[in-house]
Amino acid sequence: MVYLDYNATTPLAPEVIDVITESLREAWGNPSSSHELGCKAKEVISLARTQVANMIGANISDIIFTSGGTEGNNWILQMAVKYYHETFKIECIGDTNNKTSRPHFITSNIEHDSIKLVLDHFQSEGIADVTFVPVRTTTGAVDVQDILAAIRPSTIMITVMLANNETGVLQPVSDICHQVKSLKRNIGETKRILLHTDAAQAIGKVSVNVEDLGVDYLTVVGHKFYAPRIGAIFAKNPGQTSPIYPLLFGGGQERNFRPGTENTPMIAGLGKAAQLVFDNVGMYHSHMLEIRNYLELKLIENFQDSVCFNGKFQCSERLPNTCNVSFIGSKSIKGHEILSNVPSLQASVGAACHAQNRPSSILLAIGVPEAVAWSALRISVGRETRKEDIDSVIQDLVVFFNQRKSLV
Ligand SMILES: O=C(O)CC[SeH]
Repeated sequence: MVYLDYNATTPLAPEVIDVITESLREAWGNPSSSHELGCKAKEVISLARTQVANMIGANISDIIFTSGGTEGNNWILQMAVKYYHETFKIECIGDTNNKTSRPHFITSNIEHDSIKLVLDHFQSEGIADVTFVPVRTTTGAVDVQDILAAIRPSTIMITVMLANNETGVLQPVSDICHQVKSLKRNIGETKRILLHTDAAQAIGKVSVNVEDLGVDYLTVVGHKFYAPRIGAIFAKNPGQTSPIYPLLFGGGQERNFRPGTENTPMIAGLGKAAQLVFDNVGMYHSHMLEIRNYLELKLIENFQDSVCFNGKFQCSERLPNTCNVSFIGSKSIKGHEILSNVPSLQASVGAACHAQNRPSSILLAIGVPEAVAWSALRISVGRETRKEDIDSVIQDLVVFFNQRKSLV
């Protein structure tokens, strides 16, 4: 069996397991307790916060631990709604349907569901207006000018993922942020447009630096970079530069921003994984790029024009580990049928959290024809993937398709 679904989730790095185990044994005290065991737990958390901050070029105080990406994304979007109502009072005299009484969000049409469905909910509940800017089918990415053109007087947040989980295409988040920050806002318009990116798929594969990006918020998702299933948000100078409003209320942990007795061992694991990324992301990038490119070379060598790659654009950058490929040579073969018949290939047809028996909405969004999207596989390699693994999978795919040909 060859695991090639690292965009869905990654195993814990051995060093991460060791740190978690040690923390379970030695740092089980309540971090809020003032005795030795509590202090030990607090130290572990403090180190992890530093490691996560260093990984993304943030200040230690900008990092707030969460349960994962979904919580982080939901929280950040909710904060923008609250910030709007706290700071942008519109006199809607008598007209309760006045659009400017609601905040406006701008995002792409290829976001993860923990962004998309929250904004859908805001829209259907009348909480906010949303513009889903379609990505360009020539790049697989949103165009900065299209994002800027969608800005309204009531725009309160722009959120665009840093890299797409199915195509791997990197999005122009830095350009968006720097251009938005240079805009002059007028009277009757929101004074500030908050900027967020979901960095789930990018961290650990490419270099991620919050200052280079220019974001106010960023979502960190541990289980995409060999950490446990826990996460964090970056909020720039929370409560001062970036608004921060708690979603939860309780015992005061995380400076009251995100209360709840801390999950010390998982936080320790997140920190260690962040340290590994900080130390090695260049090496990880090079290795995954070599293996992914080898995979695509072997697919072409063995299947020629019976395969086509989705999300591979001359003018767009892709994550180094992601390959989205459609098998167009065989009549009406579906991606999930390939996976069912080639059990050695542990990959997916798209996001793990999406149904696997339908064409990917992401591929359709970037202009892939439905028939081609039906036969797509999302293959994502990892730090340990070797060329021998690729050779083994290619061989199994060749056997499957040869057998299928003989049956037709
Ligand atoms: O499989 C993916 O792309 C994300 C699942 Se959270």
